[in-house]
Amino acid sequence: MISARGLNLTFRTNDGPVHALKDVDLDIGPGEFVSFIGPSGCGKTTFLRCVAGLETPTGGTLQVNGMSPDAARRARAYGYVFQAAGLYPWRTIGGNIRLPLEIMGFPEEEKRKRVRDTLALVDLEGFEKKYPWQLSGGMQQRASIARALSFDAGILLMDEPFGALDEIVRDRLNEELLSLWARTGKTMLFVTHSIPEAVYLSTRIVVMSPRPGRISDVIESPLPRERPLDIRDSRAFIEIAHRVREGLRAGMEAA
Ligand SMILES: Nc1ncnc2c1ncn2[C@@H]1O[C@H](COP(=O)(O)OP(=O)(O)OP(=O)(O)O)[C@@H](O)[C@H]1O
Repeated sequence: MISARGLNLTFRTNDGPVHALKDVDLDIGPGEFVSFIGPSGCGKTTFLRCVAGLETPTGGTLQVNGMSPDAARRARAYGYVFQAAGLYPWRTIGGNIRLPLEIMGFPEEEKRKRVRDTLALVDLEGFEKKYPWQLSGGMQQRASIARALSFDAGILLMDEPFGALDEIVRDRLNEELLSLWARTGKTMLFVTHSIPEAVYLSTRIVVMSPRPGRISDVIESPLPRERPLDIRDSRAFIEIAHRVREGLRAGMEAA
């Protein structure tokens, strides 16, 4: 579904070139849940933005659904959840979630149903008519997830969507995201700074090293797809978390 070969991206800045991605090779199959973890500035967001066709790599090749990222973007192959919620302040929460559906021309009844369903999914029933400023930061972020889910793209790109939420809400959303993924079979690319979150959610964890961002380890999760939260106490979980931590440390030392 996503295939990167020798991907490089160097930004030209006034202070000289910034080598954000270096020789990234990665294949992601349909229905995988892949997390990206690494120190700040290692290129996780840049990789997601390349997949989304929002940045142009300076070397290598990248295919999304067998197309160029730009063609995939125009075909609305993905929903994107940013670090900041990015809701339009002049639209209600429901209006924000409706926006992509309006642009894509969904029938009225379908729009209403999808807004209702996605609001329920992120536990924001009853907030449809509120404005973003009337919601907490965490609730705004949940609304932005609902917006990305509403049009049912096959790929969901999530850039630290739960980073700003308190731990209890985050646990709940992690569980809901897994259940959503199990039900829909979407392909998930998920950036996080949290080792437990990466291990809990992923079928595969991509560990990245500091700039220039390279892949330093790719860990296949042996955990079953059905994951109650207390799986985090299991030996298998702790072992994977340990390997991620080691990968992060090795990357830092090599840099
Ligand atoms: N448009 C740009 N112009 C110049 N440099 C950029 C641009 N976008 C990103 N960078 C630089 O590229 C590097 C990678 O940035 P990126 O945001 O991908 O890192 P990240 O791993 O997502 O970081 P974080 O975990 O802090 O979100 C950083 O050094 C950043 O400053």
